[in-house]
Amino acid sequence: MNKPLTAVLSPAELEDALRTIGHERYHNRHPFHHLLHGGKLNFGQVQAWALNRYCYQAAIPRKDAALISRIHDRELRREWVQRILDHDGYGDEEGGIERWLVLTDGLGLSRDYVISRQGALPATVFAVEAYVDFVARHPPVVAVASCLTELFAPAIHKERIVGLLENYDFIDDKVLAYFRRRLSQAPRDADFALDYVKRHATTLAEQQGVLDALTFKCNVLWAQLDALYAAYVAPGMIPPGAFDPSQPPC
Ligand SMILES: O=C(O)c1cc(C(=O)O)c2c(n1)C(=O)C(=O)c1cc(C(=O)O)[nH]c1-2
Repeated sequence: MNKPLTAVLSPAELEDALRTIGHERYHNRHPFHHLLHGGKLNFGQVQAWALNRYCYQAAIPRKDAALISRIHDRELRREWVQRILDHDGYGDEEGGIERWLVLTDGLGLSRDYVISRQGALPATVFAVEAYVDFVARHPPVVAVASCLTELFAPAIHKERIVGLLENYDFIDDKVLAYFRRRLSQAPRDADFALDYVKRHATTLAEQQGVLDALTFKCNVLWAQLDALYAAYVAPGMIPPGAFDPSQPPC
């Protein structure tokens, strides 16, 4: 975790400290992402990434619902509920989870198999459920801060769109709709959350809590990629029951 704070930070100093954590720990630095974006993975490895990442997508609206259940401020709930709608969809808006399934469809994975999470790595499930649990157990300002990894997401989404399109003949623009949509949603969400955290984390304990929340969240993302790397790159240790590209279930 982070070094203990010794004095209360100004809002600008708090933002700097948060950005430093992201700079040092965000998963854009992970070797698995370098392989993915650089075109160094094969079809089965990209399938494994999309299949496991579905678990993260599916957990996001659940963690946002958990957060909303802790919020007494009606204005904040009104703002936050948009995130659930963005992922689950509403009316004619299909939502982010559906757009993610368009990606896994394009990679030849059956929807039932993806949604069942049966082929997910154990560590993926542990990591994403730890995120839901973290948000359910911490005070709202700390829970809000855990989404601040999104400050750094637009850059990685842009890199991913370009990298996947350029490097893999099995990827086309249609299956990347998820990331294109996030290019406008993530900055809106991250700016709101950053402003909220800067205004509401005013004590030493609250500021320590939000810094630790961002570190925790970077670890949630990093651990998922460590697990993918160990199972599908090296040493290639696929856990029992997890998706095996050499024996596709569908
Ligand atoms: O592709 C990525 O690297 C990435 C990272 C993150 C993130 O930083 O947590 C999110 C997303 N994508 C994303 O698409 C998304 O909807 C999202 C929601 C959240 C959150 O914590 O509420 N993070 C992320």
